Amino acid sequence: MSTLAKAMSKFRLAVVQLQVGGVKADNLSRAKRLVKEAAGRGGNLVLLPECFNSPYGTSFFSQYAERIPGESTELLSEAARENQVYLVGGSIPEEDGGKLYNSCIVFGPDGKIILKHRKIHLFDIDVPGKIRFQESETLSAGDTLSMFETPFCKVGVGICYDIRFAELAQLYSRQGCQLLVYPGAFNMTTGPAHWELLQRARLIFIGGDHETVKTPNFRHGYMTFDREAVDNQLYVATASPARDESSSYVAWGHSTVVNPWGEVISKAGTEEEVIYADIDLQYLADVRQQIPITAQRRHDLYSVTSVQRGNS
Ligand SMILES: O=C(O)CCC(=O)C(=O)O
Repeated sequence: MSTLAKAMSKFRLAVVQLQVGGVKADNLSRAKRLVKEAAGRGGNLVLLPECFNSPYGTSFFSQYAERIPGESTELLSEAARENQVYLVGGSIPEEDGGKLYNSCIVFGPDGKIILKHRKIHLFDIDVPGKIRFQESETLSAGDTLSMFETPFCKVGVGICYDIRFAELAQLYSRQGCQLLVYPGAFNMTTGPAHWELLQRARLIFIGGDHETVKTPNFRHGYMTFDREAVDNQLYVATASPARDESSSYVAWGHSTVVNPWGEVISKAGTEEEVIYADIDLQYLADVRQQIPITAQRRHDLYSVTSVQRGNS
């Protein structure tokens, strides 16, 4: 392995557990300050939480929504450029064509937008006596999977509820992602029950094989993935807002990073803080070699397919 490749096989992920309040300007300036702090402590890739510029709730989305580019993405672009980091900008309510989306924008170290992921699974749940939330009352769902390349590894992006859908992580894995990032905002009911569990579960996806899988893409018909990559175990990171007991939606907090062995390697408490994790791609390769499920898959017995919609 060349020195450069070796150097690239490790990088530092910084997860910002931001205190999000009702004043957008405060959320933005706090986010900018913490991205700087994260970079100053060696973060190469920085992750912000879901809805980092706005309180989380259907009654807030239209009030805080922005077009892209807009105030929040301009600020994130600057923060990425000034600090020379890859910045996964949590998510913001986005307005486009009369519709609202929950969108995550990713910036390169030059400040340019390299990706926009619109949450593809809207958070519509009803747990009697505990929590009812219907994002679809105000938001529309995105229709694309979202991955981006860095000099370190390929990264797959989902937003919060997206983490519950194993198929998404599976497809990311098949496309060669070694890190999955989920800006999120679980709550006081589903947080303790499922937040860490889902994150740890996401890394045991069955990865590359030698078939072709087609997945719906409402904008472009559907995407065809060539499953060349032999990826299984992954690093998975989640970023939550800090807990605020006085807000209408109380976030669980506990932003977390899990390694490919299923161990939690970094975890926040409930307050605002930045947590760090050193991502070691050699370790990831070792785990994949030790438990070689990719090569052991029984293609003769099962395969994963997706429902096809749109044009072929
Ligand atoms: O899946 C959950 O329990 C929480 C999801 C959520 O809060 C969200 O999608 O914003």
